[in-house]
Amino acid sequence: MTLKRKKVSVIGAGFTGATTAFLLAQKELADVVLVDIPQLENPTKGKALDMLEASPVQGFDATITGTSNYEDTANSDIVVITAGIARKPGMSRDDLVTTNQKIMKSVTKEIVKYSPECYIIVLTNPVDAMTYTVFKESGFPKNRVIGQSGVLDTARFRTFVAQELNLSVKDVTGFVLGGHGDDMVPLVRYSYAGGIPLETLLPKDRIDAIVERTRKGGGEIVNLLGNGSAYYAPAASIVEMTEAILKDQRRVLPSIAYLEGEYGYNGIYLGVPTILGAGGIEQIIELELTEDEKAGLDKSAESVKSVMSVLA
Ligand SMILES: NC(=O)C1=CN([C@@H]2O[C@H](COP(=O)(O)OP(=O)(O)OC[C@H]3O[C@@H](n4cnc5c(N)ncnc54)[C@H](O)[C@@H]3O)[C@@H](O)[C@H]2O)C=CC1
Ligand SMILES: O=C([O-])CC(=O)C(=O)O
Repeated sequence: MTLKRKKVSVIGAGFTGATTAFLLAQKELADVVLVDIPQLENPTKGKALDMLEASPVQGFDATITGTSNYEDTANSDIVVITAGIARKPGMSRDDLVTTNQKIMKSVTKEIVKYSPECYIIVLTNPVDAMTYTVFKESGFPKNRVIGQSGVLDTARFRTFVAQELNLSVKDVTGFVLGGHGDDMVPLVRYSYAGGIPLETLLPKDRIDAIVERTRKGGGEIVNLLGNGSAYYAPAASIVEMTEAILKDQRRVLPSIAYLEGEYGYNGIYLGVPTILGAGGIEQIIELELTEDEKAGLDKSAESVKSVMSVLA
């Protein structure tokens, strides 16, 4: 019997792509192929080789290949898209739409050509609209085209709650829904520390401050970095989603999913709770929302639709 290792290709070898590749290999989740544009082929090969040379020290068995040739991505189980431009201070994620849509279209063609059966996870911003673009361009079924925002946004929320309560992050859960913008909807009612509802542990003004900081979490890092956006927590979030699919874990994680009637929306990609397993998005979970929560989600969905309206 020959057991074959899984293969994950990461398109875009910048900050998020390289960090994702390294984490995937360190966790021995798959052999990794890191792809960037031909002009950056040598630096991409160099990053991949550098990571590979960490493997004896860290003790992981996984190959990491740098390339600009999509033939090397053939038969990937999962392809992660991080290619494109990132924002700088003073910009919104939506300012990236025109440039990144073109990049999504071109990379998706190559992905589909060489890995027609793969699952695609999109990170590139504005991620809700970019996931929609990849879905349309790929012609893949909706369960195989997934966007990442909610795992990251929820991780930020959990970090801030754990800091505030001086508790382990492991015991703090939460759920951030909606588009990956300042209108995202952290669902406080579904947030717990050690199973205890957050609303009984913190006063409303502290919770409100955490919700606001979560909404602006990406911008906080952009302003601190000065010349790019977050990559450690985004990469960790991609890896959690990838692992759920590769290991058929059926994790309950927020994903950007294509909605056909769920939560009252049709024909858009939006962050919602999902079950992630070997079938990609195996189910969308419809939570009961209060009027206020639904109004928040409606506002967020409107923001996503307005970005989608400029898609070519
Ligand atoms: N959804 C989310 O939660 C998050 C999304 N992002 C987004 O991810 C994207 C990437 O961010 P970073 O890695 O920090 O940017 P980066 O600038 O460090 O890397 C982007 C890479 O994409 C490459 N690229 C550009 N066009 C390409 C093409 N046609 N084919 C292959 N590679 C191509 C560039 O050469 C560059 O190496 C940005 O759009 C950013 O806004 C970043 C963090 C979180
Ligand atoms: O803020 C950005 O531009 C990058 C991103 O999506 C995040 O870190 O949440």
